[in-house]
Amino acid sequence: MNASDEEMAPAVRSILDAARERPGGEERLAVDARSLPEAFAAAEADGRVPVVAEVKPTSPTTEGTREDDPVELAREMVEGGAAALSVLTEPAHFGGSTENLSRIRAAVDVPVLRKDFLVREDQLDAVESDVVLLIARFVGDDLPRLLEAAEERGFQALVEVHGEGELERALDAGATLVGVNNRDLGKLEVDLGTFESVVGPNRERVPDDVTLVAESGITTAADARRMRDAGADGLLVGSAIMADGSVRSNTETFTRASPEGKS
Ligand SMILES: O=P(O)(O)OC[C@@H](O)[C@@H](O)c1c[nH]c2ccccc12
Repeated sequence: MNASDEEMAPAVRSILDAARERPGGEERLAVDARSLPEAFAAAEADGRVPVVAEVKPTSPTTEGTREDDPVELAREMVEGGAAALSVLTEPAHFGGSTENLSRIRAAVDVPVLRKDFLVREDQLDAVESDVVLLIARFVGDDLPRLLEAAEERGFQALVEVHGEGELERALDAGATLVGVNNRDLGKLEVDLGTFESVVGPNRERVPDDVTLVAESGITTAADARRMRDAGADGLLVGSAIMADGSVRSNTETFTRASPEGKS
């Protein structure tokens, strides 16, 4: 399925190998999902930048592990104005778990994205969430089938893309939530110009009812404004929120990143 495996950073290849081995769920799930677009609209109406704050204890590109109780971190993110949460469930490389996700989803009322590397339909059934992630590069030609399988179960699916070709494939498959990852999974390098260059020339092609999320590498309020100016409906922020200090005030840096000139 993946002719491009050899172009990936070793860490990413190891993540993908582990993902292919990961078991699925026993039974087909039927979820009653909280709407991500509605949560974004509610944040906007309240004067907040729509932010998906990510509970990511560690990652291949961060040093150390944040040991705090994930449920406590999640609550602080919501207090900081996060419109939604993203929770890593990948155990080996990100310190996540499906239990973390279930506990967090029970403790908050915002939509929760399951951040994992799903490659097979039965893996959708491992745990309930509101949104699942489908990474265009990893699922390849299975994207339309997995998108349909996710929606049949009641999930919303965030389709992650990194280039114009993948954006086109996501839209052709009928994705209504599209994330543009500023981190190149080949090299693990971040470039905020990615969102601009993928979305910019294609603004006309993206239907109004598609929600665009800028993912990765957003570390300052200025970065947040830059992504909003480039057309991001929402921002997915992990490391900068999980960094040292108060997760609540780290989250506020982004939810309060109003356009220049306004307070
Ligand atoms: O920590 P950052 O740079 O703010 O990035 C968050 C998020 O975009 C990143 O964790 C991510 C984007 N796509 C993924 C796929 C799997 C795991 C993690 C990710």
